[in-house]
Amino acid sequence: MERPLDYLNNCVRDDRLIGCNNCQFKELAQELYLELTQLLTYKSTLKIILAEREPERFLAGFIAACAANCPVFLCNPDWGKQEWQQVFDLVQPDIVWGMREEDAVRKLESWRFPSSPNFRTRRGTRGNGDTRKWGHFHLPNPPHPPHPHSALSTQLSTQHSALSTQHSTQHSALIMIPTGGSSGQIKFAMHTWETLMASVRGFTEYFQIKQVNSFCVLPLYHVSGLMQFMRSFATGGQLAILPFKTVESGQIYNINPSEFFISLVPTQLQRLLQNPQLTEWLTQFATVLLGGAPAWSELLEKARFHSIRLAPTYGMTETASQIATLKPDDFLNGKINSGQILPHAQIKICDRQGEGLDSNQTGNITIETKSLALGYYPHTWSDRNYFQVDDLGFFDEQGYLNIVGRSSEKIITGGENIYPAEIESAIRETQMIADICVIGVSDKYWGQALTALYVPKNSNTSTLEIQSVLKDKLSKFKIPKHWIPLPTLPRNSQGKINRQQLQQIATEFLFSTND
Ligand SMILES: O=C(O)CCC(=O)c1ccccc1C(=O)O
Repeated sequence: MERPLDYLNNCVRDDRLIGCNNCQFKELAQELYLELTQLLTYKSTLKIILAEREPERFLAGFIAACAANCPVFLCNPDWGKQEWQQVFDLVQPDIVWGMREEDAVRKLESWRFPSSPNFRTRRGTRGNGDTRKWGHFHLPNPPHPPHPHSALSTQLSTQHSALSTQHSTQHSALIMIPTGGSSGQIKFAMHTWETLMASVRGFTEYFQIKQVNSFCVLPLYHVSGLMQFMRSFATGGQLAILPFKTVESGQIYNINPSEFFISLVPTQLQRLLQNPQLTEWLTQFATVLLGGAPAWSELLEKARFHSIRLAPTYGMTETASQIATLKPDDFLNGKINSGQILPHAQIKICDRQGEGLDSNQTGNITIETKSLALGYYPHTWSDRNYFQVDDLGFFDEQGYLNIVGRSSEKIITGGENIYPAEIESAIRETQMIADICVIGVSDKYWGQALTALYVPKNSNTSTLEIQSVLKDKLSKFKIPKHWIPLPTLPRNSQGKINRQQLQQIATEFLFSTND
């Protein structure tokens, strides 16, 4: 039983979504599904933008779209004007779920949606006509007028009884997951129900569990949040959903954390570890998955000190989340790396010529996985057997994956290769900064000059002090030449840093101070 609506119809337990109205979720999913099948009689495909804030509406829309085989684009309701414009231009949706009709119309008109200057919105086909409540609209009008109401309702009721027998064919609905927001350009990795399910199966086999209960504090439109839903939904487990801010304020559900997984990005873990009660709460979880951005050793050591059952992961939107994970027992026993490869994936480490490397030799990471996306919308990759990523890493003798850094972030200074992660980690360990990013700025003498952009912990911390602490830890050429204090560093909601923006800030700063 691997089809979206089957799961929904056959789910006997009504407490699967904690903090959500389960009945409303089911009803809404079926209602939206019927609405889609109805509209599909007028148009062969319907592209759906899903930007719902409420988890049950988001998930209902997601399931309905998958069940009706409609391409669905997961979107962040908080994107700014530039991002929305880019997304509307790329997608040219038929349906938008989650934006209030008036807002969407106002936004689109004011941005002069180029592909459809005269577009109009239309009320949905819900019987009560109350689309604002559901926040959805269709564009443009279907080519034929809708059936008279009586005919429509008979058709709906026949379809309703056939819900679980319909769509016995393989599900190929495209699920578009956004990625790459940190440098401005949004891309959608094209997944299918099958690629996401391959990731779920890899996960359950790796952790040797039948049911996955997840506590989700990450956005559902992001792969890290969506996959928590998929793992729970597909295995009949429970899913608790709460915004991270609510958890941080100490309002948490009364669940038994020892039966749950929770996924966090490093900045979230850092914040929870600043609060003794929440740290204690976190120690009770069966597994705390950590991913989304590189973690630093000080943070990992702090988590280990508090006996948090951490599982650092390696994966990306394109692979439908983690493909390598360090198990909590290994983590607590002192290992710091990305662990073993999940059974649905394989990783090869190659040199620049593409030759495979032995253990302990660092090279480029190539991924082969059943959970690989088909491409970036609207293009498919010609060869899905290999996915070359920007990361460099090696396997140790035990076959555990170690990520060294990003190939494109490599800095060459005075002929030496440096990866920012190592320097950033050493600077964090001084405990004199609140945040740090190291980049290379072009320099006549060094080729690239190592530059630290940092948020001071105290206003009286001097960079000389930091540098003198670093002298005992790093070789001279690894100590940044330039130090630029900033009030905050540009990070996205996943904690990923916008290096491009920092590059610009650094260039302007160094130029203006004539350093
Ligand atoms: O960086 C990405 O895009 C994927 C990150 C991700 O999925 C994730 C993020 C935090 C915790 C767990 C996971 C995971 O792989 O399940």
